[in-house]
Amino acid sequence: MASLSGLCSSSPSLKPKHDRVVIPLFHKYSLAFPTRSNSCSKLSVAGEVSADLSKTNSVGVLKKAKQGGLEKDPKALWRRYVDWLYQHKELGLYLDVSRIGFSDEFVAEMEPRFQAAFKAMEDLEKGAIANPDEGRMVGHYWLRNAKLAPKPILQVQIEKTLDAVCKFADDVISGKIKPPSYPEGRFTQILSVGIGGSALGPQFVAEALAPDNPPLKIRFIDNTDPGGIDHQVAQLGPELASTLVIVISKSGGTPETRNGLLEVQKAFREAGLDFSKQGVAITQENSLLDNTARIEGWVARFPMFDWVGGRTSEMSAVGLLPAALQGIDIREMLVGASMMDNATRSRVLKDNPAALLALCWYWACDGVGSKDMVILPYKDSLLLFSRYLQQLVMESLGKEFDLDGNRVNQGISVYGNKGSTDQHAYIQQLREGVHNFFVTFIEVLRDRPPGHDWELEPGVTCGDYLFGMLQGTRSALYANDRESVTVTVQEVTPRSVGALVALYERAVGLYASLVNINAYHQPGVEAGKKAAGEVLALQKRVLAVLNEASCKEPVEPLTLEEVAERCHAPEDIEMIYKIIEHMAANDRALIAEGDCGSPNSLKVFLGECNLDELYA
Ligand SMILES: O=P(O)(O)OC[C@H]1O[C@](O)(CO)[C@@H](O)[C@@H]1O
Repeated sequence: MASLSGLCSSSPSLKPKHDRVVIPLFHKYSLAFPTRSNSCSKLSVAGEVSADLSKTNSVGVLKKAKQGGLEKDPKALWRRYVDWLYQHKELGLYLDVSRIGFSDEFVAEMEPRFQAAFKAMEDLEKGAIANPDEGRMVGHYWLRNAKLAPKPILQVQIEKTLDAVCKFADDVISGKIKPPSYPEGRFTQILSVGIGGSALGPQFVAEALAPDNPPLKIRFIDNTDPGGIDHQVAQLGPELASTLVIVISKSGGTPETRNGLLEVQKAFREAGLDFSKQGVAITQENSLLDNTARIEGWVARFPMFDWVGGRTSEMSAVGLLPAALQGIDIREMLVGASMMDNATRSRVLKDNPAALLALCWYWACDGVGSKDMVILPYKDSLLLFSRYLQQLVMESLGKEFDLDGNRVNQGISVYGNKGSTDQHAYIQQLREGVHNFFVTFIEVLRDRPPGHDWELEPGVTCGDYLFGMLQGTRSALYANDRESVTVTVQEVTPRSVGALVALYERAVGLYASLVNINAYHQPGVEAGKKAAGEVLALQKRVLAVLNEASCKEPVEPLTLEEVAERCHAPEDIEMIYKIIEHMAANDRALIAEGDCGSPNSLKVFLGECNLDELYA
């Protein structure tokens, strides 16, 4: 028998009661990840879909025009730049689509589809059931202009919540609401517990807009990773006593968020603190989280509305409360979003920046997601914009079926960090390697607050370099037929950030109409959640089976096959192996003998038998 020891014998609680040689289960064991082969399947799916879509004129035009290549004549390109440049005067926002090669013919062909998309968007804003699967309205646009809400009660709810958020934030910042163990002090930290749409917006906005010395600093627990949670709690140290914990979950039942809450509550208990005096919930009324917070008497509860999806919730209490507590002007964020909403209601394609973006996406991705969207903000504070957009775009557009039930496997992949940092990482491939992307540059004109700039060499500032890097990369990519869009804002302010969020929310909604999918559900995510629940249920059965065998005298070590048989799950033997591997690596009183490279040679039992459990 090969010697395996280590993992299983390392913890005192794992001490085998039997005199055996225990060997490390996973010695020389390395996890092999499957190589990425989905590019092939994506190609075939794209092939199928474009074959299907090519029956319509727009895609035929798209294919024909693409064969002609991109405009390279500088004068013609300048004309194209000027002709297509979109400007929102009040917001100081520009959108340049000249480096996407769509033709006038293609635009004309797309026009009827855009008119249909504008109509669908109008219906949605008027309160149509825009998410048919879930029978819900989709009302994130009402959050920044409550008067648009289709029922007066909704308007009242929106305004009441906004006032409550502002008042609560003022009271916390001023010290009127204070942590119980610091009666003279005030809250200094926020610990935000939430995942997906209940984290990404607040994370993006904190990074983009929080002042250097915010009234409350923010940290996030956005996973069920014990190491990550421990790290956040450890970093808070004694300031846990002055930490406001905001638990955010629309459904109020997301396992990762629940686990984060339980872990934080344990840390509070261990520190002798009363969690309820420092906890705040943002969730739907009567959810599990809402009921827990009400029964335990948490400091405050704020509603999430049924008609706001997680990934479009930044302008609800989800995004606004953490932002306000950091001293960010949330009413300005709402103004920026509302101004952008007005602009993106235009039915004239050239005057509607969201429609222009959707047009570019359609062109660049052949209407089937054949290219990835690389988001490159040239501004450190916008680093998390790509991560935020990743959920907004991919959870909205990544769908198996269209609204007519045809299998389409739609979506656009999104990634990116920031320039010019990424220039020293993967831009090499973008310039010369596989041509499977288009870029969105986000340009911020103002480098520093007025009066702070200086020339680090004659006539040139640090910000000029950043500008030069952006322009240089854009030109170099274009010269090699790599298309790009550029969004320009004057500064990163609450107003411009609100506008960017609104711009992309609308672009995603319009694009979804163009490709005929429901942007407002996420059925694929449910499959993973269900499967995770099944794994944990199987783990409990494995433990029960091992416990029974380990309570025998003498103890009965079991092969993986025997464990699987006794769990009545022979088809799950690989998962049982993975469960045992994970438990063995985590001091779970599990003893294994055999050769880790030959799973069939393994024999497993528990180091301690639990009679109570056996007879329960
Ligand atoms: O806010 P909740 O209900 O905890 O959900 C978190 C996230 O989980 C998802 O439902 C996907 O799993 C997202 O759409 C959502 O933003």
